[in-house]
Amino acid sequence: FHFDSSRTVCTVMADWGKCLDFGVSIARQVVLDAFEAQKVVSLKTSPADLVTETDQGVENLLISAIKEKYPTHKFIGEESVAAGASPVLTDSPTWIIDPIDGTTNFVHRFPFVAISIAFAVNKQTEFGIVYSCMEDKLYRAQRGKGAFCNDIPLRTSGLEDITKALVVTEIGTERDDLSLSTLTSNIYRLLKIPIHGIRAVGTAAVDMCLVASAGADAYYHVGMHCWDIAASALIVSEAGGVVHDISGGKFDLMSRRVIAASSRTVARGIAQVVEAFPCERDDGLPDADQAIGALTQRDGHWVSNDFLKLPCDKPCGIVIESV
Ligand SMILES: O=P([O-])([O-])O[C@@H]1[C@H](O)[C@H](O)[C@@H](O)[C@H](O)[C@H]1O
Ligand SMILES: [Mg+2]
Ligand SMILES: [Mg+2]
Repeated sequence: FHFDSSRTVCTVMADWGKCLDFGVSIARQVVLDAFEAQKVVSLKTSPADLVTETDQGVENLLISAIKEKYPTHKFIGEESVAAGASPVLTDSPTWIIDPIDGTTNFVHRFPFVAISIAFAVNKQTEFGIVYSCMEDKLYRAQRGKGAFCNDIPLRTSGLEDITKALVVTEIGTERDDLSLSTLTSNIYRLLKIPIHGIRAVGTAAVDMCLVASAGADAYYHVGMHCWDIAASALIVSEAGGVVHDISGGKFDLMSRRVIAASSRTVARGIAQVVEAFPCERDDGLPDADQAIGALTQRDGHWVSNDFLKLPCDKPCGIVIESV
């Protein structure tokens, strides 16, 4: 059974203007009101993976507003998943939500935070919005209908020559040796190409929108989640860019690996020098780079990737502290 995607999408699109006005404007106000305030911060999967009550509040607000209108639709929301919901993407109409992308920025009042909402049917993203709250920029795209920022059409830079590229990436939340050494050696190898520069804004969604709006020529990252980039991946491709797996292969929303670029040539240039560290997929399926029996070097020793997939022995629960 497949949903009649065009009918579902048409219905949702007809209401989308209202949803946007309602859900996003309230969510925006909640984020802006809380931005300057002192936050109660909890940790999730690592000491650098933060969450606040505002993340949870905005997600609840968006989900309950959408549920009222579409009670049968499914949700993959960052904070619902953190609370135990399953992040498996099915063919059902599904809203993929990151209530605050850039929570570390939000906690530190570094002024780049976004709300990211994508809508997928039959596992295909039909439309997406990224609202960059402090900049008051609303990026949006609908499949086959182009990408816009505050209603102005977007085009990537179209750059082909990687030596002239400004590349965006993220530091992410992993703090183990293998992830950190891969991250820093990737940056080293890119700078040695040489490229013009590397930036990290602190929100994957905005990073990708910068590629869509020609403020940057490429973005790559391993370790972000589907809710960070579902909307912005569509925004990049609708703005004329390309979106690939970190290896240069086909992009897979649930794989936690991405290159978004102004052109195929720039994407290929990045894929040739960057490496991925093992990263458990959002849907829990086996990672392409973690075939059974494969080995990875960690802390100077070769260990089985099966071992790497075991739950960590460090505390992964929620710890409350104030910032
Ligand atoms: O947690 P969050 O602030 O929604 O999302 C994070 C941001 O996108 C950050 O830029 C990226 O480096 C992390 O991997 C994401 O988890
Ligand atoms: Mg995020
Ligand atoms: Mg978030």
